[in-house]
Amino acid sequence: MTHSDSSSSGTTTPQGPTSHNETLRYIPSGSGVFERNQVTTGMMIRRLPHLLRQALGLGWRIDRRAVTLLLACQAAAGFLEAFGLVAITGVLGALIGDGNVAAEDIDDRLRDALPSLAVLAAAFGARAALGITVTNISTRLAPRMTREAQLELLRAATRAELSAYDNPGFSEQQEAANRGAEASRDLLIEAQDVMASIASLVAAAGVMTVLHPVLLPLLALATLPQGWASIRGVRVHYEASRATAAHRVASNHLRWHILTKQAADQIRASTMADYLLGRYRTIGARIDEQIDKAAHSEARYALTGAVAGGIATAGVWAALLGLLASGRMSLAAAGTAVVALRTVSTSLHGLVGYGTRLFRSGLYLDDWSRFIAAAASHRIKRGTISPPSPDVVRAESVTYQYPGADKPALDAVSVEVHRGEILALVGENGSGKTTLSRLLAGLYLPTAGEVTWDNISTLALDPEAAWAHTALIPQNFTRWPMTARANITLGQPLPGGDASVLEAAEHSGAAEVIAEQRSGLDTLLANHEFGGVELSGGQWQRVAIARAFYRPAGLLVMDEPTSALDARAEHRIFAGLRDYAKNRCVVLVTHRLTNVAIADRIVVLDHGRVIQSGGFEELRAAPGLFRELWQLQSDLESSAPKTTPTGLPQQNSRPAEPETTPPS
Ligand SMILES: Nc1ncnc2c1ncn2[C@@H]1O[C@H](COP(=O)(O)OP(=O)(O)OP(=O)(O)O)[C@@H](O)[C@H]1O
Repeated sequence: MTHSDSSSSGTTTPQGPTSHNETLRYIPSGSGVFERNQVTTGMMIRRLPHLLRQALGLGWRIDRRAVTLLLACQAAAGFLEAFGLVAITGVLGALIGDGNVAAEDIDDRLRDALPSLAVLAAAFGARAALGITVTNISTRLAPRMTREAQLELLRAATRAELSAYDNPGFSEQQEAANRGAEASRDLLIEAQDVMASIASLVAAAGVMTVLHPVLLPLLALATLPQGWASIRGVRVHYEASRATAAHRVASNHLRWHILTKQAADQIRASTMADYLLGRYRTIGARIDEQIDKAAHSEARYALTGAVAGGIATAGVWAALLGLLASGRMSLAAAGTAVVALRTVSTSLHGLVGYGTRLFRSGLYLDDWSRFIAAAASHRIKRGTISPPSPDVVRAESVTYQYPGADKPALDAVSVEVHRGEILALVGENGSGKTTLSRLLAGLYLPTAGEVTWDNISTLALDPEAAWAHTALIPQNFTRWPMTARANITLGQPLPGGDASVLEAAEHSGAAEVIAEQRSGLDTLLANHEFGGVELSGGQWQRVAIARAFYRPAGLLVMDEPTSALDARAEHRIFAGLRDYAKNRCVVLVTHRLTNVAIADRIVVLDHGRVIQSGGFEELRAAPGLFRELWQLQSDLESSAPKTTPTGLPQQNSRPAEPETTPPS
């Protein structure tokens, strides 16, 4: 079996034949972690102070006391480190003095060393206690930082205009920001590790300078090769990550499709498993190739660093011995220098390791900050007029072009719907019905022209206040993992209590579904793995319609509201709709033309323009798209038995699954 894409053999599109060999590949918007400038060593070092400030700043917003305590502990730990090293000189001086230690002197020397030993023990004990305190503070603070970052992300996303989601890269940025919010907890822990390394580095370096001024430059020389090698290794790692990022996103995307429950039946029935796994392996092989190259490169840097570092360390030891032999350093001071040397090299190692991790987390946090800024630029900024329930909703010469689209989805469209009326929008796929219904509901703002509620532009309305009068049943309604009650009230219960919830459910046909569930309105409607009850597509649609019936809204927008309903359920909805519309403006989008007979006015859209409008009988009689579509549907229905056993009109049931988006 060969694993080639279906599009690879040169297919024919409506635009003509194409020979593009297209494979699944991710096209980044240029805003992700790996699409930015090349990572350089200087850039990493320069960013370190900024990242420390950023981590502490985030913590500061949550708990100032904890951050102050954290900083105080770090400073004290550094001080105690230095103090301990000085005490080591005291201990060694008392124990070995000039190096001539006679057996009978041992007791005296031990006694002399006791005070310094006590100081040493106290210093290291106190340092350990500080370490425990620091861990305790950061363990408690870190998850709260993640939550705070996530909350800010949710706030920013929910306050952005709906059209923001149509902007290329917005969803991708949101995904990256999510990762960034997760990384904020690492940022604090890594920042505190970096601070601990800096504190002990400064302490040990200070002590070494006091012991002999030449030691510190020598030490710097010894540690530089290792540090250089580590940073180069990290850079290679980043470059590899960058090179494989697009493949990894594509691989995640494909994996999501293979694993999702919605595809499970089709993968089996279409025997696609081998083909899909083959595709997955092919993408994986591209990643492996890059990773192998990077791993060899990293190993070469590590080896060079280790050899150079070894030679340089030997030099430091030789210098130390030279100082000792020439009498320019006491034996006790040399002993302390050895300990300090060890401390410095461990701290430096820690600084490079934690510093690079901090740098990486910082890149992720940048994504978070970038999304917050992007969402803020899309923040809903409209007027403050709080409208009553509308008497008339009008679109006046409305044009709407989606961000990034090359032509408008709607072009100079004018329609209106009055309270007590049902306006039906019909037309072929992609003609602009959903777009227009969203504009009427004030979810989108027109690119040109105006949508008004009682002659006030939706731009001037307070959106929250306007949406309080809006009920929307979208094509892909959300199946909230909540109780049946919350799924109908949407968290905004009316004073009527359960009686009004059940009344709405009765009208939509959801009541009989709920009555069959284990706890009635209290039943959790969620996947089994979350302890809930799973409903069928049509049962869910009844619940979604109940939401709209429950909401005290003056404008109802129904976009293919009955696509998954059985004939009896659909009949019930349309039979009750006229009564429901008595006091509301209703906008109905549907392909089922038998259902639009109920409408007061029908508007036919074609490629974003209104090509016909009028009453049902009028449009059915006039030549045009409506009559053509009507005849096509009638032909289909006339080829089927005319009535169901219940005597209701025969309908084609087209179950609609809600759209779920794979994570990138
Ligand atoms: N998010 C989007 N970004 C860019 N273009 C879009 C977007 N959503 C829809 N469009 C385009 O706008 C046009 C109108 O789409 P719309 O969803 O309003 O059509 P529709 O009449 O409701 O279609 P259907 O009957 O298939 O539901 C289509 O050409 C579509 O490709």
